[in-house]
Amino acid sequence: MPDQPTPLPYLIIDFDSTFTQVEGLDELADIALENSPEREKIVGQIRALTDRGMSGELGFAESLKQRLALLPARREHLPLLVERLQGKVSESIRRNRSFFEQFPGRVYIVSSGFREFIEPVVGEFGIAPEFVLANTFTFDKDDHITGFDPDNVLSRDGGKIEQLRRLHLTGPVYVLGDGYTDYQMREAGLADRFYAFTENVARPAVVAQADKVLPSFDEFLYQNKLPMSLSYPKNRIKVLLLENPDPRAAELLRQEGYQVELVPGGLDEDELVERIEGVSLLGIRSKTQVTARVLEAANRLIGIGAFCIGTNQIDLTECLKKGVAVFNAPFSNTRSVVELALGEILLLARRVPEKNALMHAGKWDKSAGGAFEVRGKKLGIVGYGNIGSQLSVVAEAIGLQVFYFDIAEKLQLGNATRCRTLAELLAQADIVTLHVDGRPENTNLFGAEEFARMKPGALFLNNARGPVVDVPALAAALRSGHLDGAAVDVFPYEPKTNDEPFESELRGLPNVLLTPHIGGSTAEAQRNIAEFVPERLMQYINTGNTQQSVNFPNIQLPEQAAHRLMHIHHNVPGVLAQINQVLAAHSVNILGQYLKTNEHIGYVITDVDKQYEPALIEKLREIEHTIKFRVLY
Ligand SMILES: NC(=O)C1=CN([C@@H]2O[C@H](COP(=O)(O)OP(=O)(O)OC[C@H]3O[C@@H](n4cnc5c(N)ncnc54)[C@H](O)[C@@H]3O)[C@@H](O)[C@H]2O)C=CC1
Ligand SMILES: O=C(O)C(=O)COP(=O)(O)O
Repeated sequence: MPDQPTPLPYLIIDFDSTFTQVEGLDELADIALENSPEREKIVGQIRALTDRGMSGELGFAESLKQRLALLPARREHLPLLVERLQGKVSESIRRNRSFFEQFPGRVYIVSSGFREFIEPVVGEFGIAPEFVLANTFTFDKDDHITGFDPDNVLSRDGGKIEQLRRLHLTGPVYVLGDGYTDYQMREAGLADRFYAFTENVARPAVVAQADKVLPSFDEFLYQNKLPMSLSYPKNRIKVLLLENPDPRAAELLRQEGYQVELVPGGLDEDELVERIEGVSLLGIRSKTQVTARVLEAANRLIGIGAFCIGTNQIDLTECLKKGVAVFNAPFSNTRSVVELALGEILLLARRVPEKNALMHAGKWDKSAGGAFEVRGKKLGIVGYGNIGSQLSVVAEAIGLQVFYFDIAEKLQLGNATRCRTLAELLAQADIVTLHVDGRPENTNLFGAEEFARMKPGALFLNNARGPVVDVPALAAALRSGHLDGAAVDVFPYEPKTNDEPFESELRGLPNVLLTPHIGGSTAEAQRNIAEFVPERLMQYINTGNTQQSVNFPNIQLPEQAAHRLMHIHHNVPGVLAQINQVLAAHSVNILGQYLKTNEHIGYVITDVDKQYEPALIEKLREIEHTIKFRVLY
């Protein structure tokens, strides 16, 4: 929480595209021309004039005159405009409404827009009419807007400068705005600082002149240690997204206000160590290895999003010890893998990979040799989790008899038969497909011995994880003719980018379908993942909710009542007691408390009354065994 508020300087805030997300006159034109066939054309012309005026390209008075000349607006349109603008107040201004209410008399709206629509919008934030300095419309006897009051200083070039001068403010003055005319008040020496407000629009010519750039009003409040509605400005949260998740992921995270950086392809350990400093959220897919060394360098990391199912590439225990919550998308690409596996089974059974290669080489090899229907054949599924069990249902629908083996007790679906051992499954299956996870114990789960146990002429599929299969042993089983074909999507080593060549003993073998780890790479799956994972990460940041985290104790929290203190600590006895002692010593009223632990960490969430001394936070941070501590309000 910020320390005691410093005395607030005078704030001169622009209205159009700063206080609100839009330009008032553009919106008025849109309303006034609602039923006109010329609407798009005229609104476009007005917008272009606004832009030219704002960037300093066209004199302000000229831009205003030309815009009003194009505008067929009437008095009756103004209430509609006000209603529209009230719904378009900038997000960060809206959420900090109580700040404006707290400091009446310190905030001026100085705008070349019009009092008729500004006053009612800012009035809702406790800004009184005498603190609104803006133009006024002129009307004819039929209530058409005819122009602006030329005696108003704000209608002239340099109007804001003159207006500010006339205010005779004593003490520091800060200007916040998106336009060149806002900067000019600073240039004229009337303001101490100019903050370019870029939440809605960033004009390079204006940004270049700024003392500071504000992606949000939260950032202004944070920098100046003023009371704010968020515990931390979202624009300070840096997100690093690797391996090309669907663009929707970056879009959602940016919409939330985070700074998002994209790195196509993966990064190796050294590269990631270099890039991870200052990053709060890391997004990866199956390739990026998040090792203890990477986590050591991750000085601000709060959460990791695996934009896939598997999380074996992440050192989950080390993440816990560092208080980093990991989330994945456990079901978003399940169906895609199932469909790929089914297609592969059908194609291998008909020797399509081999026939296809021959055709491309100009050879016509029509024969039924080695081709069979899958109806009535035995499919052995190793790993009956989300993918294995869904494949079971779909495979039965086309007449396969399903057998499965899983080390965990699993609900048997449809007519599937459970095998007690892997050997039992291997002895009878015509097709064996792997859907186990990539835990270290599964490395080389399939080697020479397992292939030898498979029926002669059987087919083999690996769409799970590369290291689960001893590839030279598989290649040998295929070369010897013991296996009739294989489909492999995952490899112990996978190229880092599409530019790196692919090496494998499996290359060139007949009836072997090789795919570049695309089991989950469909438009549907990638889009689902790109919505699911950011949602989990944002919920964790905004509420502390760890539901569906793969490493943190799962806590589904009720809606936050007041301030929420989130304490992550090593799981040793007595930490909760210490937290409560500190709270009691500061006479803090606890509204709710939630604790969950696992082998390594304890996660305590305490909702407290808003009344507490800032020193309390320091005391909570200092508790021994604390890993991370955050406050939400
Ligand atoms: N090729 C691709 O693009 C994709 C690959 N995958 C991989 O598929 C794997 C499976 O995914 P889900 O079904 O969603 O995971 P899941 O966690 O729901 O299922 C894995 C199942 O394997 C079982 N298992 C683990 N080790 C075993 C062993 N040695 N023997 C028998 N059973 C064992 C587990 O008990 C669990 O039931 C993922 O871990 C991931 O590595 C997932 C999505 C896409
Ligand atoms: O979801 C998984 O576990 C996968 O293997 C898919 O990985 P990818 O997102 O394609 O790198």
